[in-house]
Amino acid sequence: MIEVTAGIIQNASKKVLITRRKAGKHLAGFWEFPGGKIEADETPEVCLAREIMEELNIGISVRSHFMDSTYDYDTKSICLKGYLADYLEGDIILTDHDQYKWVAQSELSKYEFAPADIPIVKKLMHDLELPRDIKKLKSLAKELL
Ligand SMILES: Nc1nc2c([nH]c(=O)n2[C@H]2C[C@H](O)[C@@H](COP(=O)(O)OP(=O)(O)OP(=O)(O)O)O2)c(=O)[nH]1
Ligand SMILES: [Mg+2]
Repeated sequence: MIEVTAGIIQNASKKVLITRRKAGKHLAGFWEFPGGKIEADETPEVCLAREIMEELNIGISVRSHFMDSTYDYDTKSICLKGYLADYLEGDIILTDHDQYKWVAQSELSKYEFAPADIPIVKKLMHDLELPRDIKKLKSLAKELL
């Protein structure tokens, strides 16, 4: 099982950074949360900050673990470790990707993500709906009282 970190990186306006894997790479053309393989003796947090600087030239601050998603591809199994992070500094320079986008969390489902990312995208969209559900419950409770 290959352990891979993936950053759900948010900017000041709460948009999330997604990147498209370039031609020649495994899963070329699919969108992903940028990151990469964890090296020996490296924590996921250190790995993610290193990968994001190497691949995108930007500084981030890793906030917290979001969720893991395991997936068996034909040639390998990966454990994708999703972490929430904040964008800090730098202009994006692409090396492993041919496109990047800052998107609202509610728009994530419009993009074709790598299969291992789908559960993470689903959870992000679901979490977004929670506050609305709570509002609905509150107004229902008021009606009943
Ligand atoms: N970084 C990243 N990789 C993902 C995601 N979803 C997904 O299936 N993968 C797969 C693609 C690769 O087969 C595997 C490793 O990711 P990677 O290619 O970014 O690894 P890396 O940066 O260390 O790159 P390399 O040295 O292998 O070229 O994980 C994702 O959201 N982010
Ligand atoms: Mg990578």
